[in-house]
Amino acid sequence: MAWAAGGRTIITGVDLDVAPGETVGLIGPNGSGKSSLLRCLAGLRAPSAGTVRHGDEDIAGWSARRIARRLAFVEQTADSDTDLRVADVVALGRTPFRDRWRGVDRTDRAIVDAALDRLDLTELRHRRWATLSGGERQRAHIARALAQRPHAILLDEPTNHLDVRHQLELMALLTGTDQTVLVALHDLALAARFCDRLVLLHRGALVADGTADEVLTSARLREVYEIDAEVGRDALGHPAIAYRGVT
Ligand SMILES: Nc1ncnc2c1ncn2[C@@H]1O[C@H](COP(=O)(O)OP(=O)(O)OP(=O)(O)O)[C@@H](O)[C@H]1O
Repeated sequence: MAWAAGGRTIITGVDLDVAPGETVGLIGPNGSGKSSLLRCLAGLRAPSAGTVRHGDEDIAGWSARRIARRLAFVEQTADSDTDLRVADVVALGRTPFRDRWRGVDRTDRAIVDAALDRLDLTELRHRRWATLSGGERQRAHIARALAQRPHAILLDEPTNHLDVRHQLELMALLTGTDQTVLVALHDLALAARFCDRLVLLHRGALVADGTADEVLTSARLREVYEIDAEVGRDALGHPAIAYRGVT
C-alpha cells in the first residue's frame, strides 16, 4: 500500500498483515509515516496504490459507520472542543450501533460503564471535558474507542500524556484483550515489553518487522533513529535501551 500527499509519496510500498488478536507496535522516528499509515488503515485516507483490507474485504467505499463498527481509532491530537461530560464522550463510541431514533439504552450504558472503569475514569464520569487534564482526556478517548467494542483498535501515541502507572495499565489492557491492536509508540522499551511484534517505519517504508529482539538492534537504531544506543534488559529482565547520545 502507498499514500501520497502534497506531490510526495509519504507511505511507500508498505505490506503489513496483522493477525486477529495480535498486538503490533508501530515505531519509527518523527515524520516516518506512522500517523499517515494509521489514517490509511482507519479509512480516513485513501491509498494512492494498493488496498486496505479488513478481514477479506477492501474497505474502499465503506461508510464511516461501517468502518466504526469494525475498528476504533484513537488519534494523536484527538482533542475535542466540547462541553460534554466524560460519560457522554465515552458514549459517543456507541453511536455507530444506534439507529437515529434510539437513545442510549441499557446495554450501551453497561458498555460505557465498563469502558470508564477500565480506564480508571468512573469517578470522573460527570466531569465536564474542559476541566480534564491531558492524560484524563487521553484516557477518555481510549475509553470511547473501547466502547465501540471494535474488532481492531488503532492508537496513535496513546501514552504520550499518561503517567507511568497509567502507561503500564493501558499497555497491559491493550495486550490483554482479544482485539487486534496496532499502536504507534515512541517509547521503544514500552513497545518492546508489551507488543507481540514491532513494525519499524523509516521515511515511509517498512524497514523491519518482527520480535523486539529482531527489530531493536543497536545497528538499526543507529541507522533509523541516528542514535548511539545499547539494547539490553533491565534488573527485572524487561527490555531496556541505554541511550549514549546521537550519532
Ligand atoms: N496531508 C499531508 N500533506 C503533506 N505532507 C504530509 C501530510 N500528512 C503528513 N505529511 C508528511 O508526511 C510525513 C509523515 O508524517 P506522519 O505524521 O505520518 O509521521 P509520524 O511518523 O506519525 O510522525 P510523528 O512521530 O512526528 O508523529 C511527514 O513528513 C509529514 O510532514
